[in-house]
Amino acid sequence: MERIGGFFLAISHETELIEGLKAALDEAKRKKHKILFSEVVEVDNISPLSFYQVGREQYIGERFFWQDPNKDIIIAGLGKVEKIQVSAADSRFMEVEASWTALIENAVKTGILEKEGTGPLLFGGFSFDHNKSNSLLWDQFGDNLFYIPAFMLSIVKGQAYLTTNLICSPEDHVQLFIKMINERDTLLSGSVNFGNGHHEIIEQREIAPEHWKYTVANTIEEIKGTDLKKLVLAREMRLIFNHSVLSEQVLQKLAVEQQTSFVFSLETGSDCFIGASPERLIKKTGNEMFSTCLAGSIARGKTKQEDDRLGYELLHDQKNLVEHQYVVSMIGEAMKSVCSSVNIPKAPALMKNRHIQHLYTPVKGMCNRFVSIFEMIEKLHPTPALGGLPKEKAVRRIREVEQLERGFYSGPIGWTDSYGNGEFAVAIRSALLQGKEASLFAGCGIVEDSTPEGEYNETSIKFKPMLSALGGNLHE
Ligand SMILES: C=C(O[C@H]1C=CC=C(C(=O)O)[C@@H]1O)C(=O)O
Ligand SMILES: [Mg+2]
Repeated sequence: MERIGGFFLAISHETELIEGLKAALDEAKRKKHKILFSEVVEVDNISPLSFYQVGREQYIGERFFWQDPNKDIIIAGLGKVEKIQVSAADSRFMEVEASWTALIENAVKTGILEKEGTGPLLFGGFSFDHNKSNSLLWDQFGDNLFYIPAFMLSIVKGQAYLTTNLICSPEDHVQLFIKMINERDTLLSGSVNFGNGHHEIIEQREIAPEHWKYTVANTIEEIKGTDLKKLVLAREMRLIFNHSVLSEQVLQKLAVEQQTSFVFSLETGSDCFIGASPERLIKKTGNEMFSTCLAGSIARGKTKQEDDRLGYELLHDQKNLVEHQYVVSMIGEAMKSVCSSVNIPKAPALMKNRHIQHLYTPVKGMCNRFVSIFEMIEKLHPTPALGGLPKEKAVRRIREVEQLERGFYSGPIGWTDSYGNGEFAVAIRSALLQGKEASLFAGCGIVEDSTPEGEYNETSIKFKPMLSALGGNLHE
């Protein structure tokens, strides 16, 4: 057991906090609508995972976690002062942005300002395909789901910040402050206990692997005979446990084992979507933008020699190079449409993750005008690393032939702050946790030279990050 402590620093800012809150209440009364109030203070460095864990009792079902591979920004959010979930399916990216903009336009901010990843922040994601009818499996998520947390710990380049958010309505009173401080105090005096009651797997089952291979074989024929060039097909694995899985335990394992990936979780109700994705969709800081082309895969070797040989093989393999190049062309075009300069290396490099290596091309651009992160998501999603080529046809074929419900798997997941910075990853190497059950997802890019057996083996490797974090059998 460890005391979370260190937070009482925040209390010395109480006067400033009350002033800010009064300003927000006045504003709400004047404007006759709700106002978002947000305070940011520096705090002693503590572990965001401890913060997340301490919030279990009070905020389970309303927590999120984010860590980028560089550990430049780590965010843990607890509770929600506002949920954004829009119903206009075909314009969902722009609708989410509109709701977010309306909320932050009039926000009253106090304490530290303009710090990336702090203050009012929207965290959440979109499903892969808004046109696929939602199954029971994903009904808690819908086709988009975002939170503005009540309390948030951000570690930005090594410094910790605590953000406290509150929605003030015209009829609210400054008493609101007392409630908020009480909640924060309860939280900050909580004890960290990651729990010993570790879940164990009692059943591990691949869903319809033979049917999946059959679909891959048909898709290869379709690619050979039509204008379809590439199609990403996913499959599912189901796990059943003896106890409910605690998302903080899984996050902790992912953070240790998947150092080169984005580690994330998003809870809603009794469900948690969780994963460790090596693939960035888009990052925006100021007017710089970054995207990642990640497609083409091979196993890691057991020895350094074998690993180097496999890496060399991947870098020179025609099938994987073609699979990769489709992604580079598409992301390159999307970035060029809004950037004054775009930098794309001529040839892919290797990205080595714990269980797999990929062909990797980072893309960097300078925006030539104000472009929002949501506009970029709309342009990019789904890239041919998740959908296929041509884009619309690929999404339609996936909807028709894939047996599973992707839900948030392979969709954009991430955050944006009120200053226009943000980052979204593609939610692969992920699982949906539902009490004593979990659904894992893994897909791969089918091209003309694919084979059903080869792609089946590739997806088996892609299950490993989540399987390992959940204590599954890796068949090694
Ligand atoms: C769709 C997935 O991976 C994509 C990302 C990297 C490499 C891929 C590949 O080589 O097929 C996939 O396009 C997944 O992990 O579920
Ligand atoms: Mg592949």
